[in-house]
Amino acid sequence: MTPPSGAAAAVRHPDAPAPGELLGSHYEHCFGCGGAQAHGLHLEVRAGEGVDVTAEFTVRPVHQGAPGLAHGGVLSTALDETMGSLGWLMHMIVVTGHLETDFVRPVPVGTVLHLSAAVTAVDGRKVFTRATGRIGGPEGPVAVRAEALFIKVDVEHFTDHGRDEEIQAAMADPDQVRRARAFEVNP
Ligand SMILES: CCCCCCCCCCCCCC(=O)SCCNC(=O)CCNC(=O)[C@H](O)C(C)(C)COP(=O)(O)OP(=O)(O)OC[C@H]1O[C@@H](n2cnc3c(N)ncnc32)[C@H](O)[C@@H]1OP(=O)(O)O
Repeated sequence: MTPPSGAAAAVRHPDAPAPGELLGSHYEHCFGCGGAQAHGLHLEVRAGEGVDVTAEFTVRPVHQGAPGLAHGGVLSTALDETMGSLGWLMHMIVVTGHLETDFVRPVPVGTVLHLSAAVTAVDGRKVFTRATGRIGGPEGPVAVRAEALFIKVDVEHFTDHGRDEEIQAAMADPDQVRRARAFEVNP
């Protein structure tokens, strides 16, 4: 997960959401950020000053692994979604290629996980990212941390591979199409 020596610093797109602004869900049925997913994480991600974001995730009983504790895969998903949303600040659509998670402390049900993520480097289509999840407040102890490699893709990644009925529904939704195409109009 070490970026190559020729990798560049991430560049914030001039039309990126202002610092503090909510990014909004990229797809209402996304398990990470979609409002239409009853058991989803309902992450609300906020733009930072640079190519960085913050988010909060409240662990609910539907997210348990062991009794009273968050499932590790769910925590990885929260980190993944938070890091994936960094693409919006660069006007790139990215998907996860590789994700590594350290589980440092158990996370009880009812906890608010305070997430932060940033891009560490960009090398062509490869976007290197890092994230932490803290408990007890935004400055509390780290409970989970991750590094991930995201790969830039085009809208065709989804239209070529996604199940037809969901793709048709997404393409029929003008807001969804506008969001996806914004990245192609303003590359
Ligand atoms: C309607 C539209 C709505 C849009 C909504 C927005 C949705 C956002 C969703 C966000 C949801 C949240 C997030 C989610 O959950 S995203 C969902 C989970 N992720 C996926 O489903 C991705 C599945 N994988 C793929 O589709 C392909 O493998 C991709 C596209 C990733 C690359 O295949 P592609 O054929 O395109 O490219 P390439 O193979 O030439 O690779 C390119 C470079 O990358 C390097 N590399 C690749 N993989 C790895 C790896 N594992 N470790 C290390 N390196 C890796 C590779 O060596 C090469 O490097 P270099 O040789 O150039 O140096």
